[in-house]
Amino acid sequence: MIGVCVGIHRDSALCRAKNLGGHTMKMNVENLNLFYGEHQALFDVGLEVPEHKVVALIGPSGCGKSTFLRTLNRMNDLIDGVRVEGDIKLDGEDIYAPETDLVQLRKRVGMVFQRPNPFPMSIYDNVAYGCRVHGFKDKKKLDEIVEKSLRGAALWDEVKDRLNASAMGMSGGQQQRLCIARVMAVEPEVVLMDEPCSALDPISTMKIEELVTEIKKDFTIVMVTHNMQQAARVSDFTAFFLNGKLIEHDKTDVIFTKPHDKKTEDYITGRFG
Ligand SMILES: Nc1ncnc2c1ncn2[C@@H]1O[C@H](COP(=O)(O)OP(=O)(O)OP(=O)(O)O)[C@@H](O)[C@H]1O
Repeated sequence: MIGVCVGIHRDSALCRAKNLGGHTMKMNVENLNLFYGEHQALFDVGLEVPEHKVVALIGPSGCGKSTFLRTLNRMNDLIDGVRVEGDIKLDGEDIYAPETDLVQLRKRVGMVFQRPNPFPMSIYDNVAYGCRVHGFKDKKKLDEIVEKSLRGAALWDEVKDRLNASAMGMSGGQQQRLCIARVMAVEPEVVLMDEPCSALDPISTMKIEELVTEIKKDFTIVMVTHNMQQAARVSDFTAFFLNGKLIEHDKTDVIFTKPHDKKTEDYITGRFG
């Protein structure tokens, strides 16, 4: 459990992860086991997350995708009775080290949930929220951040004339893009997405998929999806989970055209799940 260096320092050259197979690894997970009380939900999972790529997590319901995703910014810590064993590194640093600052970690590794969860406040305040929490007060700078984030989330043109209107009056698809803008505003390095399109119509889904493809130049993305076509369309790498185990992890085209494991093939061809 000992990282390359202590604490979470964003730009430390010493802490940069190794460049493996032509990709710089943003996160490295090794020998990860997770228990909800007596129930083991993840078994010896090892996965590398390359920088500026999209990694899709697929697998049947209950196989541990969301549980795994939540280990990457320690969201499981909020659940009573959870025990985590193993190594998870961000830029080579152990995020489970006792001295890890969780607020700082979750700023660096942001999360977008299944259902859009805007705060009951204005569109502007939703996007500015995280910056204010982190002590940002300069109004002019905040205006710039809000505009940049809304543009980045492909929402600016739709909302620029009603920034002070309540976010609760937006469509579901707009709310989800707002939640993405809210995460982007604090400039995370990794964005975790837990089935971000499952509550959306096909057009909103397409917009989120385009957005994911666009923003990966700035962020590293790990996304849970039940939608196989979506994984094939937006991800560079795909990880297939079954019964809490990572069965296979490879380039997305390999997983979908010539998987190594029969269980992966059975799942992606719809034989189970
Ligand atoms: N808060 C919790 N407390 C206890 N057990 C949990 C909790 N969350 C998940 N589990 C259990 O852990 C296992 C993995 O669940 P998880 O939600 O991670 O799977 P999933 O692949 O994301 O499923 P889905 O696709 O249906 O969302 C399941 O057996 C589930 O019942």
